[in-house]
Amino acid sequence: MSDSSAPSVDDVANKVDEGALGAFAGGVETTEQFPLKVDGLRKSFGGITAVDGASFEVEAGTLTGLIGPNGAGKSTTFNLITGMLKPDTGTVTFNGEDVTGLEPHQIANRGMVRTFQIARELSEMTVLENMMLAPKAQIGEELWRSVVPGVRNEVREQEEELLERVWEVLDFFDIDHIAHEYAGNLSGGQRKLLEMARALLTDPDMLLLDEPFAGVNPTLEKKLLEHIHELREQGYTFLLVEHDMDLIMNNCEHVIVLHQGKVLTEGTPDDIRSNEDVIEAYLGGNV
Ligand SMILES: Nc1ncnc2c1ncn2[C@@H]1O[C@H](COP(=O)(O)OP(=O)(O)OP(=O)(O)O)[C@@H](O)[C@H]1O
Repeated sequence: MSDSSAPSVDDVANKVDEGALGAFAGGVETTEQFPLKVDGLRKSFGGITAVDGASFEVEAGTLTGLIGPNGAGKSTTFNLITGMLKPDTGTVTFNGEDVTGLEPHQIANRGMVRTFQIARELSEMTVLENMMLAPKAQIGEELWRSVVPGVRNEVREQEEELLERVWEVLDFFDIDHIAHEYAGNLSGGQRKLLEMARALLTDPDMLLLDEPFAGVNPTLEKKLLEHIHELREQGYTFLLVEHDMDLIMNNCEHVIVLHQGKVLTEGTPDDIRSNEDVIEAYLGGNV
């Protein structure tokens, strides 16, 4: 007897196609001027309020920086936006849809992904293997488990397409020559490129980068920045947390400053540089 709730061959093929295998560099489909809207986000851990009513919007096709002194709530905000943590109150809207409280893979499946450090177990796999696993990790296992024997051929076809796309992305990031290297043997900078390549493979509209330049040598940093700018020009939207202030000021067109879990101010790098409240927040926050 057939189960009417089971996904059909077409459902599976379409889902795989939408979620994991969209055309690389085929343009970004965002129609919203501000694809990410964060409204009144609040999160406490015991007696500590890490995020205290933060509200901001990120404009499509921009490289927006999220800065703030140590403990300002940047990482917690990232975790709330990407579903790693659930907010106590407040909402996260992505491309016009309320995504508050969704699981990370559900959010990734809607086009907003963050980079992840390569986990220890993945260090024992090659760059190529890491890439082949990326969509599965980002969009969720259930999609792949839902594949029934009747659609095996289509899955094989999809995997071939995925492999083709993997090589395209590896080539874009200039890491195709190390495809068969173990991820654990890569330099800090090469790992960062791989992390971004993995995120890009899911064909997102928006990427959230947490300290993408930490431990990266100046040559690779320059390369990584060039890739980010190139993708931004293609229409991708970036939200970036980075401690290196010069890097933020020289590369982001918009900067949001968090302080004590709230948005202290936002504006162009020039606005932020000359803002007295920002200077005071940083001096008081021992950065
Ligand atoms: N899981 C947790 N349990 C308890 N307190 C936490 C937790 N996560 C964050 N905090 C606290 O919340 C506050 C904000 O932390 P968060 O890491 O979000 O700030 P940050 O701006 O990313 O800081 P940094 O620049 O130092 O990385 C800090 O006081 C931190 O100690």
